[in-house]
Amino acid sequence: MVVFEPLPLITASVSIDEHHLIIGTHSCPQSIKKIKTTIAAGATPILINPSHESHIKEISSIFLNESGFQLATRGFQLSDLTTLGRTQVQRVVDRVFINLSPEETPLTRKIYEQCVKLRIPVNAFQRPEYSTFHMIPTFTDPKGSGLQIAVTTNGRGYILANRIKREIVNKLPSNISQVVTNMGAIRDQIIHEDHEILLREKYLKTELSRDKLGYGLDDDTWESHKFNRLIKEFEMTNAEQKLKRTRWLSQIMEYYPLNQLANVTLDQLDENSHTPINLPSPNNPDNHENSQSINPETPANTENNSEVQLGVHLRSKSPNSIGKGRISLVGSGPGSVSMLTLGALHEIKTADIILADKLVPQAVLDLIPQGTETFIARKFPGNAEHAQEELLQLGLDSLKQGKKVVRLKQGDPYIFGRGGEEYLFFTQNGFEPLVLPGLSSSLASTVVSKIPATQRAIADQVLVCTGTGRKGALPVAPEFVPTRTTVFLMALHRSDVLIKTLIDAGWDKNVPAAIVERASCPDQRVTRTLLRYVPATIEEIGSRPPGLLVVGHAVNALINDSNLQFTEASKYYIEEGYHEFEMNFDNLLH
Ligand SMILES: O=C(O)CCc1c2[nH]c(c1CC(=O)O)Cc1[nH]c(c(CC(=O)O)c1CCC(=O)O)Cc1[nH]c(c(CC(=O)O)c1CCC(=O)O)Cc1[nH]c(c(CCC(=O)O)c1CC(=O)O)C2
Ligand SMILES: C[S@@+](CC[C@H](N)C(=O)[O-])C[C@H]1O[C@@H](n2cnc3c(N)ncnc32)[C@H](O)[C@@H]1O
Repeated sequence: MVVFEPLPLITASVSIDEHHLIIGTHSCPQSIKKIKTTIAAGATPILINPSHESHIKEISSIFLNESGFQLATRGFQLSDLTTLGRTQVQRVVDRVFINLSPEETPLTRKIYEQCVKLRIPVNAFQRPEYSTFHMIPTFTDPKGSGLQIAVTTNGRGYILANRIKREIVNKLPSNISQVVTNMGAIRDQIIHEDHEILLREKYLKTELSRDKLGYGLDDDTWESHKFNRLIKEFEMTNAEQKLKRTRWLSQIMEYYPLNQLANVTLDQLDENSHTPINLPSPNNPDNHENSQSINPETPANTENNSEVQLGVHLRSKSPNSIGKGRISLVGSGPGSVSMLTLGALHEIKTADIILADKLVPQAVLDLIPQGTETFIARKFPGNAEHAQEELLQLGLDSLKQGKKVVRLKQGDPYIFGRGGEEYLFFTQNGFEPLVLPGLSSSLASTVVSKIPATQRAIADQVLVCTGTGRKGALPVAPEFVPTRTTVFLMALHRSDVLIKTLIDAGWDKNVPAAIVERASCPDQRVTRTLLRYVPATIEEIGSRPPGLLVVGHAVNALINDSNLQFTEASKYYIEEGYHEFEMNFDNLLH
C-alpha cells in the first residue's frame, strides 16, 4: 500500500525589494548566509536581536557598506512583523528567518504561530516544525549567468541533497555559464525584434514592455510540447514567419549538444543565413573561454567533441580518403551508444565530414573524433525542405572535394528518414551511397519500454506508420486490428488530430497506448495511458522529443500493475529513465 506523501511545492520566488527579517544569530554563519542570500535576491535583510556582541561586530564588518542591510541590536517584538515591512504591503514583512537557541524555543514557537496567522513565510533554522518553507541546497553559477540548481529530498537529509546537487552540477559541461548567458541573450533579442512587431500587429495577447522583457507570446512557442507544432513551410502567415526564430531557438535548445549552445549567434538562425555557425568544440584553442571549468576543482572540459556547426559548411580538415569522395547513409539507432552497429561506429570514426540529424543525441555525437566537422540539420518546423537542400548540397560539395561523407541519421535511414531520397540524390550525382541499417526507434522503443511488439495470443502483427505526412498531411488512418501493435512516428506534436481521426475510423478508444520519448537514452520517459487520453496526457506532461506513440494490447502485456487502471482523474502512468551497463569500448573487440 503506497502511503501518499505530500511533496513541497518548489518555486523560484521573485523577492526584489522585499523586506526579510532575520531574528537572532544563534548560528552566526547561518545568519550571514541568510543575509547574503537575501541581498542576492534583491531583497532588504533586516537583522534583529543578534545573539552576541561578537556577532554584531562580525556581521557589521561584512555588510557595513551594503546599502539595503539594516541591523537592530535590540530585542525582538512581535510588532516587528507588522512594522518593519514595506509601505506598499502595510509594513508587514515579506519573509522571516528565525535563528534562535533551543532555550528560546517558546519565542520561536510564538513567532512561527504569528507568522502563520499573518501568512508570512517563516523558516526556523534546524526547526522544521516551526517552518513553512525550507532553504534547499542550491548551486548558483559563480559567473553570474543566472543559472541556479536546487535539490530537495523532502526531509531525507540536507547532506544527501547537497551531494546530489554536486553530482548534477559536475555533470554539466564546463562552459554551461556561456551556454546560459548566450541562449538568454539571443532569446531576449528575438523577443525584442520579433515579438514586438507582432505586438504592434496585435497578434499577441499580452503586453510586451521592453524593460520587463515579458515574453508576451502565446506559450505555444516556448512550451516544448508545442514547439514542434506543424508549420506549413510554404504557407506561413506573417505572424508565423515572425515567430520562426523563436521556434528554431526552442528546437536548438532542446536538440543540440548542450555545450555547443555557447556559440550560437542570432544571425545564424535565419534560414537564408550563409554565415556558418561555427560552434568550435570547447577544446578548440580559439575558444579558450569555454575550457574554464564551472567549478575550480573540476578539470577543464575534456569532452572529446568535434567541431559542430549548424547549417552551412565552414572548413574541413584534410580528407581521410584520397581521390573520389565516398558517402554512407548510416543509421545511428535510437540513441544509446550500445545500440550503434559496429559499421556505424566505423563510419563515425573515419569520416571527414558528418551530416547529422538533429535527433541524433549527444552520446552518439560525442563519439565523433575531435576535428571531424559535424553539421546538424536545421530541420525545424517550417524549414525542413530548406534544411534538406542545404544538407544535400553540402554533402555533394564535400564529395566533389574527395571527402568521405557520413550522413548520420536517427534510427534506420529507410524508416521515415528520407534515406531513399538521399540515396537517389547522391546516386544521380555520381556518388552511390553505402547504406548501413540502424536499429529503428519504431521497434527499439517497444523493447526498452517493456512492450513485446508481438506476443502470442495478444499481437500477431506490427505496423509502423507516420503521424505526419508530406508537407504535414495527415496520413490515411490505418484500420484498427485488435491483434496489431501500431507504432506512430512523428505523431506527438499533432496527437489530438491523429487520435480523433483514428477513433472516428473505428479504433477502440480504450486500447492501451504508450508515449515513448527519448527511448534508450538516460532521460527516457514511458507514459502508459489509453488511446482516448493521449492528447490530454501530452498537454499535461509536456514533451521530451523525440517521441513516438505505441498503440495496442501488447502495450501492457508484460506489466500487471494496479497503476494501469486509468480514469478521467488518473489518465496516465509514467516510468522515467533507462539504465544499461557501463560501456567500455577498449576491450570490446579483442
Ligand atoms: O512529433 C513531434 O513532436 C515532431 C515530429 C517530427 C516531425 N519532423 C521531425 C520530427 C521529429 C522531431 O522533430 O522530434 C523531424 C524529421 N522529419 C523527417 C526527418 C528525417 C530527415 O528529414 O532526414 C526528421 C529528422 C530530421 C533531423 O533530425 O534533422 C522526415 C520526414 N518529415 C516528414 C515526413 C513525412 C513525409 O514527408 O512524407 C518524413 C519522412 C519522409 C520519409 O518517408 O522518408 C514530414 C513532417 N514530419 C513532421 C512535420 C512537421 C514539421 C516538422 O516538425 O518538420 C512534417 C512536415 C514537413 O516536414 O513538411 C514532424
Ligand atoms: C523522421 S522520423 C525518423 C525515424 C528514424 N529513422 C528511426 O528509424 O527511428 C523521427 C521520429 O522518430 C521517432 N524517434 C526517433 N528517435 C526516437 C527515440 N529515441 N525515442 C522515441 N522516438 C524516437 C519520433 O517519433 C520522431 O518523431
